[in-house]
Amino acid sequence: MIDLYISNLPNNNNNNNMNNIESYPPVLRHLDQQQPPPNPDPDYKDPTQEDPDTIPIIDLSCLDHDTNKLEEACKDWGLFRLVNHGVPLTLLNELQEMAKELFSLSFEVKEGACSGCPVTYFWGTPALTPSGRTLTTRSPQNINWVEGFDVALSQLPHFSVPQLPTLESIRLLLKDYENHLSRIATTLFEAMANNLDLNLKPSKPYLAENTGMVRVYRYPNCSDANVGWGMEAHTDSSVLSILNQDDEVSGLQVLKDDQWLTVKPISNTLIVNLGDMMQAISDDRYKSVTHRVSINKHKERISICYFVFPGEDVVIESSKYKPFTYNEFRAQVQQDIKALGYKVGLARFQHNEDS
Ligand SMILES: O=C(O)CCC(=O)C(=O)O
Ligand SMILES: [Fe+2]
Repeated sequence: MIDLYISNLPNNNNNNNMNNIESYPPVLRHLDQQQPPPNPDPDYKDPTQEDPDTIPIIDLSCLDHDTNKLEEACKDWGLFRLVNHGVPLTLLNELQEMAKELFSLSFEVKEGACSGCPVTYFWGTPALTPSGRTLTTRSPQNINWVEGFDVALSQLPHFSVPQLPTLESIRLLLKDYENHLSRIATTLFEAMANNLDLNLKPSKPYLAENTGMVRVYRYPNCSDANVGWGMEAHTDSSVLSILNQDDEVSGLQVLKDDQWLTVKPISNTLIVNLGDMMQAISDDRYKSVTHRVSINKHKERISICYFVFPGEDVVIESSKYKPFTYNEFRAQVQQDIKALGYKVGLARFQHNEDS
């Protein structure tokens, strides 16, 4: 068998090359990445661009008129494409560009830069251990083919990273981004709560803006189908997740009526996912959508995902689930992933669950 997983390779590429092998975490290094990209054509078009796009589209600027559309998207899909969201296109693009620059730094620089600051660098699996430390015990076949940075947005004003100017630039962009994304999340959540006739008390922040976090991902390209997934099939634990995905490279797939559909990259649109907390808050009327990320053969993919959660100790009450807090949910997810290797999720809190 060919040993596909290599480390300590000489650096044949310059630092501007996105395929710079030294920028990858050793567990994600693959012989492929030493080769010139197989498709250097600047006019390369992602094949999924030809597919029809069936994902529901919600216009944030006329949400009041579109309540039925929003309701259907939340019930039938648990995911929609958001247009007229009010985030400047320049900001979306700048974040993508900065993220590319950040990931192209060497693995050691990225790993070292985050020690002692509230940004976490991870690779392989964001769910199990944000630091990626336990990955050596997992075989290459069951790691997620991804690296990323975790940023707790409430911490943005309290740190700076002058030793890594690219991270510092992203930090500044994220301050601006946070304002837009929390505005969008609040507007959407209020419209959903309205549709669901939830009589929310202000003392119960089911969507707590100060819990917002951003994950910036890079999914390396790889032509070897055996490496698995960029991210395995999962549901998000959040109330809402809002994704700014790469304009050119597809990867996100959503499960709809037992079929996997690709969520096409379309410039200036955001993808909104409903997470487990939204499903519980809605008493299962809305759906926490199952999704996954495939690995592109030719090009690596960047995505920037914003997540927002309930206040940690807010009790979520519904007829379908035992009362629980987000803190309890998160602890249970971590425990299941460690013990079983996967997330059980909301089923753990169903009334008929024995534990
Ligand atoms: O990168 C993506 O397209 C999706 C990421 C995702 O599903 C997640 O972070 O939970
Ligand atoms: Fe997700």
